[in-house]
Amino acid sequence: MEKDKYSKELEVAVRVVHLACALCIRVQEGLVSASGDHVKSKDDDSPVTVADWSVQATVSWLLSDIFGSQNVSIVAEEDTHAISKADSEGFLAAVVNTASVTQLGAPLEDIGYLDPVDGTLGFVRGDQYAVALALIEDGQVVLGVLGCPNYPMKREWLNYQHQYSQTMSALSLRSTDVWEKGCVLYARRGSGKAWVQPLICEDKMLEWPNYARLIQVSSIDDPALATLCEPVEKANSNHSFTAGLAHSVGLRKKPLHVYSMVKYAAIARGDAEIFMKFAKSGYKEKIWDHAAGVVIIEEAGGVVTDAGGCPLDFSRGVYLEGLDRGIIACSGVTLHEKIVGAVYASWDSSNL
Ligand SMILES: Nc1ncnc2c1ncn2[C@@H]1O[C@H](COP(=O)(O)OS(=O)(=O)O)[C@@H](OP(=O)(O)O)[C@H]1O
Ligand SMILES: [Mg+2]
Repeated sequence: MEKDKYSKELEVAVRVVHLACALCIRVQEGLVSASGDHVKSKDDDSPVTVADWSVQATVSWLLSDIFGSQNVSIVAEEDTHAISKADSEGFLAAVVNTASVTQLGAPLEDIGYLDPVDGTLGFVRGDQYAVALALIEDGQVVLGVLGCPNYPMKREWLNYQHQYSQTMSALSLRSTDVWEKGCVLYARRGSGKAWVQPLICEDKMLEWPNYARLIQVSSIDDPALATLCEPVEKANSNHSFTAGLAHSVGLRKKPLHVYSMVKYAAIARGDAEIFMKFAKSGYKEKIWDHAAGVVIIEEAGGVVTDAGGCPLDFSRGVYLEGLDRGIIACSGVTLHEKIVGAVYASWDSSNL
């Protein structure tokens, strides 16, 4: 890809994700301290909140405003029709009406894909979640931006599984260090570089590309030293199958259960070495749940494939069509080959 191609788009996307994160932080603080009907259920019974729709609307509106609505198409996760029916008045309706979201069925070239709040379960539980924005050109993810508002630069935070907000408030952290808050990761395909920035603080403007640091995957290739992260919910990924794989390749550490694409961020930042997801047979992975994370890991030096070792196919619509069994992301080829080999060795006896 030519050197500066998409540099303007990347800058805008990063700024927009910073804003979206600021919005999510406000909503999450409200959710954690209050009860009420802020959380609704989607058709598949997974939760959706005002943050999902507001981020979707804000991102779509900002991108159309900057690039012109003819030049930008956004396919976003949430079905705005659902909320129009459910909440025909007030703020939510206003949010929906301002969104210029192209829903499923849009043309597939040069499209921005948005997961406004990935890991909504983590979000409503006061834990990890991500805002994910990716640009796909001719079936290739060319830009990826991942906002991780609860993932500060210190790796230890990943370990406070399920208790992020409780731990934060118990410690009553009032640090002025920007790196103590969350982060935004981003990468452009072919640059060989991936970056992290601290989340902008309340009243500060983002001086592009202030504070950005290069990130790289971990150099650990000994399974005994490697850390695996996987989805929290057993319904989303088969924990006993991944435990068997982990055992057979010689992983020793307890796996980290982390909500959302923060798992991709952890691999790209070098805080963990392996991410695996084996959804139930019949579940079709959606591209916005992976696109941004894949390009960021790859540009940071890692490998992401399906369980057969093939690259994920972003060219066939909103689903990762043809995905072989599951997703495996690793910091390097040595670990990756071992895991893919272990899948081949154990699949037939796994009853999956
Ligand atoms: N049944 C099933 N199997 C596999 N995956 C599913 C399933 N249902 C939903 N999803 C998608 O998984 C996204 C959440 O993935 P996570 O890795 O965050 O899972 S977990 O909450 O940590 O268990 C989640 O993303 P969000 O809806 O953005 O939260 C879904 O797109
Ligand atoms: Mg998602």
